[in-house]
Amino acid sequence: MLEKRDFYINGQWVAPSAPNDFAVIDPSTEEQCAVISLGGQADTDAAVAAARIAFDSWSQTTKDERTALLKKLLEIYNARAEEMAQAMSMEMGAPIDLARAQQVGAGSWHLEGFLKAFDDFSFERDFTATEKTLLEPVGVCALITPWNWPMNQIVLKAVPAMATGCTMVLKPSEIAPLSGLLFAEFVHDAGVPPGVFNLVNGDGAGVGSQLSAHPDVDMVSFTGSTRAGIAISKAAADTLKRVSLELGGKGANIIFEDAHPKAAKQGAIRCFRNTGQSCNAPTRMLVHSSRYDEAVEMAAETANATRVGPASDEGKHIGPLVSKAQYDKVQALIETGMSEARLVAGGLGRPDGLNRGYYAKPTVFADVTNDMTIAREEIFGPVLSIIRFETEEEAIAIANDTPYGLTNYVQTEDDERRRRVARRLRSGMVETNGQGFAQGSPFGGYKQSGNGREGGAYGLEEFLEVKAVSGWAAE
Ligand SMILES: NC(=O)c1ccc[n+]([C@@H]2O[C@H](COP(=O)([O-])OP(=O)(O)OC[C@H]3O[C@@H](n4cnc5c(N)ncnc54)[C@H](O)[C@@H]3O)[C@@H](O)[C@H]2O)c1
Repeated sequence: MLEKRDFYINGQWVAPSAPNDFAVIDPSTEEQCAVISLGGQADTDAAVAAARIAFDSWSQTTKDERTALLKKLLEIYNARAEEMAQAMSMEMGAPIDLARAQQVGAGSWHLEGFLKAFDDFSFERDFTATEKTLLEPVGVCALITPWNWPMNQIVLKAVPAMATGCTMVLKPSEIAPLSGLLFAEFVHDAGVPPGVFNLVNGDGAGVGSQLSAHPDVDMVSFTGSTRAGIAISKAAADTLKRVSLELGGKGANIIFEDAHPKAAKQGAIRCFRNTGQSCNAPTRMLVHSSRYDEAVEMAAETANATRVGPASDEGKHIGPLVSKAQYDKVQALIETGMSEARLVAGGLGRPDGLNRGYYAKPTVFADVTNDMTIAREEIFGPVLSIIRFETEEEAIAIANDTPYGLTNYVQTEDDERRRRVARRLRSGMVETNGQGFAQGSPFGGYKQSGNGREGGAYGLEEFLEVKAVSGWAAE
């Protein structure tokens, strides 16, 4: 079992101020795989103080100096990719091939994307012939991240914070903390100066709340549930710190009559990816009545053909849910779904042959209406809800009838309709016809899916203040 009790503060691994062990559970086996510590106020204060002291000099470093360190970080990240894949696979149950290609891959993809955007980024812009606009680092940032795409989230925050000259305290999810600890080693080995990057493990009620309310923290960048996003915003209000939020979602995938023949299959696969534990999962499949029966059948077949198994197995199966709490929540929502809608695949309990580990059955509900609990709540498991529609207007109305607004999906061969519908969907992202987003594309939500944008140039701007200076040049 791994012993990872120390925190990374001011360039050193330090013991917590008071012992407070926390077990990390491997969701594939339900066995403890590591022990970490949950920090307290003294640890939070020490990390924030280190970041505050380091800010003076780090914020004055040049773009070239910071670029060189980030390139070094990318080199180390790539060289130690396998260790990172193993850590994430064990802590949150991503099957090892998915962990290598997508969980680790997302980190390097975003790091490269930031380096490209940073190359073109100007921190001093001419406003008029005599007036300059300066973009300056916001200060000490608290980075609070979830367990579902651990490295994706950490890179999307720590890298732009470093690039823009901010200093930071990262609090990774206590449920999946091993990848964050490894990332801290990479940052250290890249030669990032002491105090620029600090890591304190802890839970939401402890270190999470302490960082959110801390008078010496200038900004909180948070990814996680809408519930925690609201709590953080309230805790941050007394000090009026900037709060950037990436929260939950309940994405609609609109399949029109002229969609690709395999659109329902692709949609179901996408919903089940990462065991449904993605904020941008297309969990509501809206299908035109002319394709409805075929889509229900195809989605059910896809669910039945989706293999579920341990994260350490190679292959394209899906892994367990991350924790007992998540398993219980998903089971309860499947039970609710069975009382509301028509179950066409999956259902309660573990898949056959698996009696230990937090495995859920890939599940499909048909005849769902948008007022049902399973259409409104973010389930965060491999559960798909299929809703019938007749007209384009109706599809748009259903898609937008949710408190969330992260990613929606449109499937149609009609170019005009694709653009028209994309414009009317109230979400930060609209993916059409399975076309993936480009590197550095802005990631973020409308409504209760948050207010931040991550990745590329938009992601750099999140960490900057804007200063207007008159008389920069003589008239
Ligand atoms: N929009 C996005 O970019 C995005 C990406 C990934 C995950 N998510 C969302 O994350 C959620 C799943 O992650 P989770 O279960 O880890 O979420 P969570 O909100 O429970 O926890 C996320 C992080 O916040 C911390 N936290 C919890 N309560 C807190 C509080 N009151 N104050 C400060 N910190 C607190 C946790 O310790 C953890 O580090 C889902 O709702 C998912 O949609 C969103």
